[in-house]
Amino acid sequence: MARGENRVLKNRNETRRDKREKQKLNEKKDEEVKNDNIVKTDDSGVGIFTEETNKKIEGTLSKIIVKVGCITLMLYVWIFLFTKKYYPYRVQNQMLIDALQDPELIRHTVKVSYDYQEFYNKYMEEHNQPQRIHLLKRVDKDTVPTDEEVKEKEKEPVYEVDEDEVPIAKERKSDILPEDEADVEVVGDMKEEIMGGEIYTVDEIFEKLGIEKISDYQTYSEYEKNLLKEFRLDREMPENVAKKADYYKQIIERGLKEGDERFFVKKINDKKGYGLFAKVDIVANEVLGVYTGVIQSTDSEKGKKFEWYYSTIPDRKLEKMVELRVNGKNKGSALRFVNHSIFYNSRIEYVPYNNQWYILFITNRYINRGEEITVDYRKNPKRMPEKILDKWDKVEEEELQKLYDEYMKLKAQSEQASTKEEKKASAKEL
Ligand SMILES: C[S@@+](CC[C@H](N)C(=O)[O-])C[C@H]1O[C@@H](n2cnc3c(N)ncnc32)[C@H](O)[C@@H]1O
Repeated sequence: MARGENRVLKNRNETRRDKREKQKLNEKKDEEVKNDNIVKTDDSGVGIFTEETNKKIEGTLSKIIVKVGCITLMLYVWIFLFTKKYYPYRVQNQMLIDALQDPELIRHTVKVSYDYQEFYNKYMEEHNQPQRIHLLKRVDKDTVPTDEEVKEKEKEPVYEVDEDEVPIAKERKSDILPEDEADVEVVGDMKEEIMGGEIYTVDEIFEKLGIEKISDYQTYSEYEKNLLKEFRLDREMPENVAKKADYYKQIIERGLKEGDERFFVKKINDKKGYGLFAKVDIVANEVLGVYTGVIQSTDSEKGKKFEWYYSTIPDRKLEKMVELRVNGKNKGSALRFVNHSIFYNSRIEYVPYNNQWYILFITNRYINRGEEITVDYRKNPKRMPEKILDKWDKVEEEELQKLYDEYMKLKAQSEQASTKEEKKASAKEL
């Protein structure tokens, strides 16, 4: 028994010792933790943190800084894009809308068209040609409204125009009221009425021929891209070109952004191929669009069919000047269908914008719906060899001569018929 009691006492003593040791160990650990986490005081009495706490705080601080940095950067990019890219479009579009409402500009446009009509008809008369332009049937240059009248008109709803109002070209589909729609969608009627033959909308013909519609120039390869990068247009720009750039800037942007419903494409004949025609009446000095395509350095002997001269720029690698052209054959705009004519009604202007040349097609006179849009390829000497142009002009002159002969024949027939009837009538009277 005594032996058993002793063992129990010994065990109890052991567990007590264990407990005390454990307690001591715990107290020691607590002390260590306190030392780590609680502010220590240095000699000067100023509170400092331990290294570990400092690290934790630094970590959270850098996270906050990174987040704030990212947000500021995103905000900056957004503000930059908005102010530099999107906002100017809005302002420029508004400027254009204002310009179209500007009575001075309208008066000028009407006058130019009217003068051109007089000049053209007189020229045709002098050369015994049957063609006449009957522009602006509803407008007389002397009856263009005065500023006061225009101001009065502005108070009225914009689309309630009467017959005598100055014709402002309706360019964007969104601007056309449903009741005017029938008047604008004329392709169907024209098929029988005026033109005959194959007629397509620009989208249809692009799909049929597998042409990609592009609203901006594309460079053919990295090589050309790099050439262009080095070349700054504004270094070379004379004052008059700079003024032109300023004037057309807004129109370039509008032209590139909006879908254009002013044209249709028609097959003329196998030799000439397709041509671009006006689907609506278009006023004089109106921008028809930009000749877009792929910019490439070209072998000047080949492939000029769909190319317009772009620029001649120095190539440091080749140590010579290289000629660049815009090729609209497989990628381009509706203007790739514009043919050459001696009686051209539009012109081409090279306008610098965004360090690129924009080849703008602009009307020279009022163009009636159904008329083919043509330019003078001769005005751009690098466009086509003179020999080919001479041949085309000869064909056109012959066609005109045929038309003129037919016209004279018909005229003679009707005159004969009327003299016969007159004779009959006078015989009856007798
Ligand atoms: C820019 S494309 C005009 C669209 C072209 N007619 C078509 O079918 O796609 C220029 C080419 O049209 C033809 N072309 C343009 N004007 C012409 C004319 N007056 N007489 C004959 N062919 C002409 C020539 O083949 C020329 O290379």
